[in-house]
Amino acid sequence: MTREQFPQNALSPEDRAELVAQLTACVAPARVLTDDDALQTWGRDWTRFHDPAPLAIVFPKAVEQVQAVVRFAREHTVGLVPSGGRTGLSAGAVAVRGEIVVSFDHMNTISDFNAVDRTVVCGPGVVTEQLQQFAEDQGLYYPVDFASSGSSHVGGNIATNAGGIKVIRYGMTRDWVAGLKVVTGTGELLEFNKGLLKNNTGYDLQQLFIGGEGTLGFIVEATMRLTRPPRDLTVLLLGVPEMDDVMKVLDTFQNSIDLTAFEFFSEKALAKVVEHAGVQRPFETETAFYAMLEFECLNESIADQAMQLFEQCVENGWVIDGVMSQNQAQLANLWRCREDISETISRWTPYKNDISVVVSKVPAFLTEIDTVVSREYPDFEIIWFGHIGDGNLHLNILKPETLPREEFLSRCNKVSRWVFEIVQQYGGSVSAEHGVGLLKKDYLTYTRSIAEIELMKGVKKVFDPDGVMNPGKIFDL
Ligand SMILES: O=C(O)CC[C@@H](O)C(=O)O
Ligand SMILES: [Zn+2]
Repeated sequence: MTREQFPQNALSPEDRAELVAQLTACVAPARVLTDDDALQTWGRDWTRFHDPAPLAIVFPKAVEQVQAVVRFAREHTVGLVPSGGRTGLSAGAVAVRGEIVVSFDHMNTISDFNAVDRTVVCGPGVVTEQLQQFAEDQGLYYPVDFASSGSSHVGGNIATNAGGIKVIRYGMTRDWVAGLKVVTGTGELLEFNKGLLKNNTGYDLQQLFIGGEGTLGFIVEATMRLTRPPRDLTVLLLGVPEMDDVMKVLDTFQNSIDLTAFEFFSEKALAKVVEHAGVQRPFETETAFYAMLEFECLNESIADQAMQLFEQCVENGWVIDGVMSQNQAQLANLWRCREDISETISRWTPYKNDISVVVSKVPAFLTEIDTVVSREYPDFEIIWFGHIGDGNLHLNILKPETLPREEFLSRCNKVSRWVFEIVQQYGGSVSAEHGVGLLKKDYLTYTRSIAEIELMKGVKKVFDPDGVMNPGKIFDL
């Protein structure tokens, strides 16, 4: 038995009860739950390939309580799993072996807005939409956005460096973090960067915690940047018969107009949201793929330019139909075609790949991967969509209803190796924005070298010498 294995689920019921009683006393007055419903709810994220088995769920309200939980975990050799909005897709917030789940649901206040610096301080449990709304109320904008922004937490977004649909213009969550307070695996509270725009004073430790998946420490406060809101956002949705041509459309528009989004999805993806989410088909013509662009339509001349570019794409045979939003309601409806895909297909327990390459390599990369998956999964439905303007593709394989979960998973895992060999050849990433968690850790070497992984393990030991912080995520020690 190694320290990393944290065998709390092997304890006798009496010993578990005793441990929970000690935990409750230690974190008081924070709430502690151990009923089965709570363990199942807070013990997992949106992934469905692991059975949650946490010891207990703790709801700290203050930094000192988070520190108390960490000290308790060290003393009793229990793992800790951080839990935000639980919308993760790589099992980064799943507790599978008797860990204590630390839920940030009660640390959700927004404070200290500074209009000059355009910064605001958030508890880790602030919901993304709450921050977006706060920014809007101040006449500003928080630009990191995705379908799960109504549930996901700022702390989780930072811990996974969440991306979403506006990365092409605004970057990832990392770009919006001005300062962080974290509790490390020793229980120490560290404060990074303090909102500074310029701070060249050695290693930028804050960056290690952004995308660190809670393996070095837990985020207990974040200072977030805001910006000016975009004006007159307009969406153009285009029917593109050939995948290769999607990138030609991107080139054509990007050279003339600053885009706030460039997304794509397949007809199979659209058909699902039309049938199951009640989304209206954008136009009659069905094409194998759709490109979705968004831009600020600040004046008539930008609108005219967009129309000219659209016609140019039609003349070149890349696009055969399209629609441009004329108002906010149409904009929102068109976005649903893209944003509703992930939730709609979740009923088929999809096996997810979230892969990326540099934008110039997307067409060749996509063709190679599609050849492999079409050959290997003749009996499975394959759904393509994603942030193609960032080189980030979401490849979802849907589980046939009657196929047992384990069998489906093992077939997908086998094919994943071939997919990831292609990712490696192209110098791509096996997880562009969803993180590694439990789901992708066996594939880390396709993107990160052995030397890098060893260095990451070394960094983990510095901040979390006993390995209590989100054990078994990203890599095993
Ligand atoms: O479900 C997926 O594979 C992707 C989810 C999310 O990253 C999206 O882009 O909609
Ligand atoms: Zn995505």
